[in-house]
Amino acid sequence: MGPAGSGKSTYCATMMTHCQNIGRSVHLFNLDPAAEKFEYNPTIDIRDLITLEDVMEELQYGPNGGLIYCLEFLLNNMDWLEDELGEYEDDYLIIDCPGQIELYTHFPIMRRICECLQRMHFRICGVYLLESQFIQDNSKFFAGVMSAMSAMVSLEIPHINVLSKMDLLGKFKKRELERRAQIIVSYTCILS
Ligand SMILES: Nc1nc2c(ncn2[C@@H]2O[C@H](COP(=O)(O)OP(=O)(O)OP(=O)(O)O)[C@@H](O)[C@H]2O)c(=O)[nH]1
Repeated sequence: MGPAGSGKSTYCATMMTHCQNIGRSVHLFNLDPAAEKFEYNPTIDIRDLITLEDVMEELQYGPNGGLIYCLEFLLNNMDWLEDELGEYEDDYLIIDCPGQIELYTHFPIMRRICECLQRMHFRICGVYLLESQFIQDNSKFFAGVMSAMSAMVSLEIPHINVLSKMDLLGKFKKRELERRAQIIVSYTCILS
């Protein structure tokens, strides 16, 4: 999870490579009906069920309303997902989620998808990506921390925050960020 462009697909691809290197049986599940390309082809893909492009064209929805429609459509067709997941119930799944933050913080959609997966006996862990460059600015730092916490509280699953794009920071900025990261950890611990 994480805002648009925070590095979710890159993180998923890196984790796929890592898991394959250490011999884990792992698959990519694309949950973004608007996704265009992937480094690894997804084994399970919501676009096989519904695409944002079709919804926008046929129902005249905008991109945000269209995305909500697609995920609600998935929730109403969970037997499709159950069939798709059937073969992989003993494997690791990495789920690449859409970047619209309101899906985690405002609407119960992602929570309901998590609950469905839990009913299928999957054990879920949320990974929330925050772009390290964004949180150097005070207001963006608090906005990022709050959105990560909001996702954690609303999904009620084990939650890990990851700062992405650290390679773009210089030495001084990295040190400053470490100090701020401590604050994120403290807030997260207080709330959990
Ligand atoms: N330098 C650097 N660039 C990165 C890193 N992770 C991702 N990027 C770049 O950031 C851009 C966005 O990365 P994505 O992985 O597509 O981000 P995303 O969160 O999946 O984006 P959406 O699907 O649009 O929400 C791409 O150009 C990546 O190459 C990183 O760790 N370092």
